[in-house]
Amino acid sequence: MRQHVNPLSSFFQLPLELPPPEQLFRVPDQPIHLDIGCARGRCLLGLAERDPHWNHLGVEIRRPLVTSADRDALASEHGNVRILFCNANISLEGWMKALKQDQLQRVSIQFPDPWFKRRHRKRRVLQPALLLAIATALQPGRELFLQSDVLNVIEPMVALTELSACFDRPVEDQRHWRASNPLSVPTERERYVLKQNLPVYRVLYRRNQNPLPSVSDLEQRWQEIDNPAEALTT
Ligand SMILES: C[S@@+](CC[C@H](N)C(=O)[O-])C[C@H]1O[C@@H](n2cnc3c(N)ncnc32)[C@H](O)[C@@H]1O
Repeated sequence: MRQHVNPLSSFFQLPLELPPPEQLFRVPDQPIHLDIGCARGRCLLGLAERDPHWNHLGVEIRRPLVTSADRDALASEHGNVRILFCNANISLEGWMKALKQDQLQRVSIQFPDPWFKRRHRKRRVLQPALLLAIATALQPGRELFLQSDVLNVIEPMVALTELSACFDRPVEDQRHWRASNPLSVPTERERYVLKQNLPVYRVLYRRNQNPLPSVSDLEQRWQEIDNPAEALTT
């Protein structure tokens, strides 16, 4: 099994300035789908072909994957997909802040790395600051899609998202776990898991109108939760 990259190591803590949409996409004003931790980017490359009226940005911390994924992205027919190297926890907030209002319309985090141990909590990709940066960039009604095959990974993500009170499940889909993927192209990990007949846990959220808590407030409440599965049932 591949080694995970430690996002807390000093190299990955250096902020990178990600290019604005004008430098990434042929038609920069189209709505953007951001996929965080996209690996080889096959899901985004497929979505870009199917949805030419969207722009698709993948970010990934493993540089060798980015090199080949972005080569394919640059060769894509519609000029509407790019894969960039960065630590999502360090370099995305500034990029999202600089976007035009309502330009970012969908964010996905799919099968993030399984950092199980509590002492590795800070290495997990969905941290309070990143969640709130996403919530700041998304207008009411816009989507956040989370999926994983590991309950111990998805439950803390769901617990954190619900603790923020910035997102609701769609009225028409209040199920705890969605049966299907709302995106029309599965990720590499998703294909692998489904082939083994293993379960996939999926949640679709929409940004609501609630004001954002402060990062420190959410951090503090998040630290107090020992068992995210319990937090979900209370
Ligand atoms: C298990 S893989 C899943 C890849 C893909 N989403 C899929 O479903 O096939 C998780 C990916 O997230 C990336 N990742 C983890 N932490 C990250 C971070 N802080 N910033 C960007 N990418 C990250 C990892 O390098 C890895 O490629």
